Amino acid sequence: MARFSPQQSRPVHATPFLNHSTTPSDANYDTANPSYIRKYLRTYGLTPPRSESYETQKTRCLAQLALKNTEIDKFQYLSTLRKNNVHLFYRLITDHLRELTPLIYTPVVGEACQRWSEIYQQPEGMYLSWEDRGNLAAVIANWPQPNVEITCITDGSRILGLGDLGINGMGIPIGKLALYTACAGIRPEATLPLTLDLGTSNKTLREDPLYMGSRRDKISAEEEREFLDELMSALTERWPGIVIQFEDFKNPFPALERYRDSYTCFNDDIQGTGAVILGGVINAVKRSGLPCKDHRAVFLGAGSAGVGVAKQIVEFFMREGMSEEEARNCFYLVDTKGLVTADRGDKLADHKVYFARQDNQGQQWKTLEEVIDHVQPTILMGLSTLGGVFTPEILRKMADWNTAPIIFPLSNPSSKSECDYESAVKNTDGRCLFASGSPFPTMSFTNSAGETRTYYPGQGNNMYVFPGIGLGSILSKAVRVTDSMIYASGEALSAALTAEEIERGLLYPDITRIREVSIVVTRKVMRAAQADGVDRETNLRKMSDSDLDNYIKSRMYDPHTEVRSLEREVGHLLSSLGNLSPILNGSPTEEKPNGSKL
Ligand SMILES: NC(=O)C1=CN([C@@H]2O[C@H](COP(=O)(O)OP(=O)(O)OC[C@H]3O[C@@H](n4cnc5c(N)ncnc54)[C@H](O)[C@@H]3O)[C@@H](O)[C@H]2O)C=CC1
Ligand SMILES: CC(=O)C(=O)O
Ligand SMILES: [Mg+2]
Repeated sequence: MARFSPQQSRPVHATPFLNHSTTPSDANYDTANPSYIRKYLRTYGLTPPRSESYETQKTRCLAQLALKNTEIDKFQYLSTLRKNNVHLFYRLITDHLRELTPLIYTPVVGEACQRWSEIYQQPEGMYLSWEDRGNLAAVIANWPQPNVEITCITDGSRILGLGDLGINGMGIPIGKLALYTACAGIRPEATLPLTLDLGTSNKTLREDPLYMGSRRDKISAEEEREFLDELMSALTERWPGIVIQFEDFKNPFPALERYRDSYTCFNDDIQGTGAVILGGVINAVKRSGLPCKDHRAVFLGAGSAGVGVAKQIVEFFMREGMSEEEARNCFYLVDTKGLVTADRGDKLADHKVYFARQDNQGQQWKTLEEVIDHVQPTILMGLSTLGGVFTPEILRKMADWNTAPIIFPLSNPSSKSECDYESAVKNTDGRCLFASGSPFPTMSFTNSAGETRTYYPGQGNNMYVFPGIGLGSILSKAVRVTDSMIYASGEALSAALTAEEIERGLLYPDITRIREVSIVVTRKVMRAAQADGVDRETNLRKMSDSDLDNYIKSRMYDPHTEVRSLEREVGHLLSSLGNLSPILNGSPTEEKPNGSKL
């Protein structure tokens, strides 16, 4: 197979070891680089003369972003920024997580995926086709970054709640990995977005002249297994310690079962979602005032996320003293055919069998309304892809039955959310304990007692845990991702709330604190790996928690210190060569971080 290197089409970097870019981003052209760095990199003269402070760069970027009229324009702007100046991109994202995360992740990434083949501009990840089978290792060898630590793989067959988008799903691995970097400091060049082109069941896409994937129907489950077997082995052959995250597969259970004991892998939709909702539910149950045994949970959606979440909460209830049978009996899962029961008459998919009700005495409940009237739940979860299905009437019933109803419409993007925050607050008189998959704005509301206050929605999105699961697995060099590591991530998240956040009624930490929360999640994941004996970095076992936190922090990429560390790196190199003077002859137009001249 011909070897193709995307780098060949770009200016050659003077010093490959200083190439901190994620393919194919050009950090070497950062306008913050002082002139001696530019001279060293031989980029001097290729960017405008002034060496800028971050404040200046940020002002320009935010002004340019404000000029964009649509969310897709903003998404495109940020993608281009990441390509042109990866460190600046991450400086902006980490400083403006609340405002910018929705533009690079849910909800805007949903529209970007729907229109991927229309808005495509540049390579940002790897595409592997069914036709490449037998040669996957050779194609993977083309990835220009030598030290990949983590990959996020999708086959695009269930992108958020938007259905099968084929290779247009690439926005998801790119967006998720951007959050690994922004939220947990995994170096950008150590991430590999990977999209499998295994056909699509989406006829409209197959007939779209702009669609950039194969125009074949989806391959069979058996063919997919054959392909994934080769892929897993090719990935680990090139990068033996790689952490592999599966994302947005239509039926991800078989792959998880097949690979979980032999590779360092996890499924974000089953396990990451399970853990993040566990974190929110632990806090919501505490806040509800009811013991676990008195909760009844109706789940609309019995797919990967629904079952993944329900299983984590069963585990929580058991750790709180219930038997497995008692815990499982608190759950009522609903799919397209109604309440999942053992005698419903259809063949249940394997992953639903565990939750199939046996106590229905032949009776079946076909609709969500029927099920909730029957169960009168304390907890209502939406993982169904059905926007708006938690109607005002259903929400009012939840408020009638409960002092503090737990209502989590978790489907993404926002258009698929089972209800919005405003509706949940208004129809429960402000009493709901709420989290949604995509962000909603805070709101002011006056309840029936005449009290006006600000209400803060929670964002129950796996973005709160997958960065820490990934970083914890990388740093502990875990051979597997165990159930305890997953549970630990959710439990750590629940404990990460500050007193002030609890006071504000939050179920999840403020998103602006996500990097510090990721350190704690990472530590707990590493401790669980150590307890399970799956860590290969065994010298970390001896460290105290605070030393381990410091170690984790020291290993996290910080885009704000990148230019400084580059300066140090080049400074050391040049002083050891003894030829600093000609190169350190800086330009007179340099600007220090505070704006003063150098
Ligand atoms: N908040 C978060 O962090 C996450 C949210 N999700 C969201 O959860 C949703 C579901 O994801 P998966 O479980 O992976 O998908 P899935 O396709 O495995 O499951 C969807 C489930 O919804 C049910 N469903 C669909 N239409 C229905 C209808 N008309 N009536 C009743 N049930 C219906 C299906 O029967 C199935 O059980 C997606 O929108 C996804 O974006 C998924 C992962 C993480
Ligand atoms: C957040 C996520 O993983 C999903 O909606 O699929
Ligand atoms: Mg997902």
